[in-house]
Amino acid sequence: MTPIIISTTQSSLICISVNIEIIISTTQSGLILFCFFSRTDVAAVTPWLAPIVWEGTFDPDLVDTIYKSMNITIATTVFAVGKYVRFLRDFLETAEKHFLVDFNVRYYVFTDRPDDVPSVNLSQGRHLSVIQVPGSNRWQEISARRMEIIQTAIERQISREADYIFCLDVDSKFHARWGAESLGRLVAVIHPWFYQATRDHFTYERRPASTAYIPMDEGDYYYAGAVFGGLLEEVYTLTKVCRNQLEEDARNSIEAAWQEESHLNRYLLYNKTSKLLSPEYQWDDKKTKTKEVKVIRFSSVVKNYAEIRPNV
Ligand SMILES: CC(=O)N[C@H]1[C@@H](OP(=O)(O)OP(=O)(O)OC[C@H]2O[C@@H](n3ccc(=O)[nH]c3=O)[C@H](O)[C@@H]2O)O[C@H](CO)[C@H](O)[C@@H]1O
Ligand SMILES: [Mn+2]
Repeated sequence: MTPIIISTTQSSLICISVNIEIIISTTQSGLILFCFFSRTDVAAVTPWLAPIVWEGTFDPDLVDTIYKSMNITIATTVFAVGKYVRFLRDFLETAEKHFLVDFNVRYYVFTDRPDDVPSVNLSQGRHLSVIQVPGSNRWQEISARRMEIIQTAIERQISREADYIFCLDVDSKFHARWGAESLGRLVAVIHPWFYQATRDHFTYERRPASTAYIPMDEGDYYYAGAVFGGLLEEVYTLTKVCRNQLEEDARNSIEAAWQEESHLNRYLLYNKTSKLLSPEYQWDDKKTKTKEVKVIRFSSVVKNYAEIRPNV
């Protein structure tokens, strides 16, 4: 919520806003009202003091202004392999309306069907590259190989073209502002189906034979594989480690419960995020909105798995 500044003078600044804590203090020169953005119904910080981004915990204009002055470019990877090309148009068109508007954004579309990539009008400062990747007859492999492909693309191209990166699922749409409040050194999103669950319900990989293994008494949050990001060098290391672990598991004929999502969860257990995005940034259209979620910014569309995936 943006405070409304109703009067400013040299010595006083008065802010009025509804539903925020207002702490009043006096100075020699007059009355100053300080506005604190706060939420008491959700945790807005992790135990290691990383912010958890919820509506009402930041000033959208201020945070955008700070990052705009840095003239940064944000890479955004999205995979559309096989029939998933059908999601690209909505993904890109809604991103143009809501995703890091007025920032330099470079989309990298990875697909086996480059001819089917829709042409979407992009605003100034925004570019799209298509990178051809092989198809597969297993969705698990398409999803998991993203780590390797992103790592390679960062090495070959993206590291020269951007400062930050987000790696997103394509079967999704943007519905509301996703701004610079999402940027940080290492960023992940809390899975919408698990943000109210206790650790024993998290669907981490529980078999010690997998390199994604997390013991029952460890783990902070259950992170969704559909959104992660951060500085290029941080995400490069993340994808490299996850790729190596996926390949080691494959050599040992084991596939983690939720493929790269399991490896992401393991990586983030030992390499803590600097910022966490609330489920506002990864909702699921199958899930009824809960009262904590004041705004849905990005969500997975409902899809027919049997029809859309190469295997079930
Ligand atoms: C509810 C559920 O089941 N969630 C799991 C499922 O998410 P999802 O159902 O979100 O997986 P998904 O089918 O969206 O696949 C992930 C992404 O891989 C790409 N893709 C996938 C298949 C394909 O044929 N073509 C293609 O391009 C595409 O960018 C897609 O968005 O699978 C993921 C795979 O690790 C995670 O484990 C999720 O937790
Ligand atoms: Mn998805």
